[in-house]
Amino acid sequence: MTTRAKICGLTRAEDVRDAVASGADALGLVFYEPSPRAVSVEWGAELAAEVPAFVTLVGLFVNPSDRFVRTVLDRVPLDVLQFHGDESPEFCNQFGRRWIKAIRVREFGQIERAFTEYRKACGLLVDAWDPDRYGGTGQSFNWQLIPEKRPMPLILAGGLSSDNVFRAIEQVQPWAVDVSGGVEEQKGVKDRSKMFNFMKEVRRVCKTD
Ligand SMILES: O=C(O)c1ccccc1N[C@@H]1O[C@H](COP(=O)(O)O)[C@@H](O)[C@H]1O
Repeated sequence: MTTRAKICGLTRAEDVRDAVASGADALGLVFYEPSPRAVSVEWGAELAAEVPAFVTLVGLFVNPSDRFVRTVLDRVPLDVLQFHGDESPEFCNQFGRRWIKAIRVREFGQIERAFTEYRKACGLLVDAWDPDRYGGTGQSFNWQLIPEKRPMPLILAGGLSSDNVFRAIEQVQPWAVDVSGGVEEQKGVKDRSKMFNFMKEVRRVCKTD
């Protein structure tokens, strides 16, 4: 089966173009001020203008106000919202837009519970737990915590790079993978060859299936 891939945390127009050229299915813009990858609403609109047809644009939020999400949606043509904080299902569901819920995994049973709680999501993203940060930590987690039975698409994130994504896909068999830090030369600045190598590895698994 083809595994989709999202490259997240893009902040420069050239990185958006390189991510598209690498074959990424989806691109992520971070609308979360404390992140080194955060973009303003205005800049997000500029970057969105670089995204061609059939590439999904995702907006990442962490505990935003509903007003902020609406402000972004007025200006930036996001296809999917990614909620990476402690948002309730009701909060995520109010924008008339498809959405992904991200959870930070640290114990057995957590993912199963999230499948039930966030059943209206179009995907569940599983990331590493960190006591101080909501995500984008570059850390991976114990993939054994991921159940085989999944009622919705599962997106694997957390510390992925071209070094481990082949193994990750083979072991977890996710619907999609999501990467940020593993394809950067420094925080917020993507590295063209790392993005290409990452996508090459993702496609390599698909060929061996
Ligand atoms: O990228 C960030 O700075 C960020 C901040 C807050 C929440 C999530 C964030 N990024 C997302 O985290 C995962 C894993 O990232 P990494 O590959 O381990 O660096 C991914 O979904 C990012 O989009």
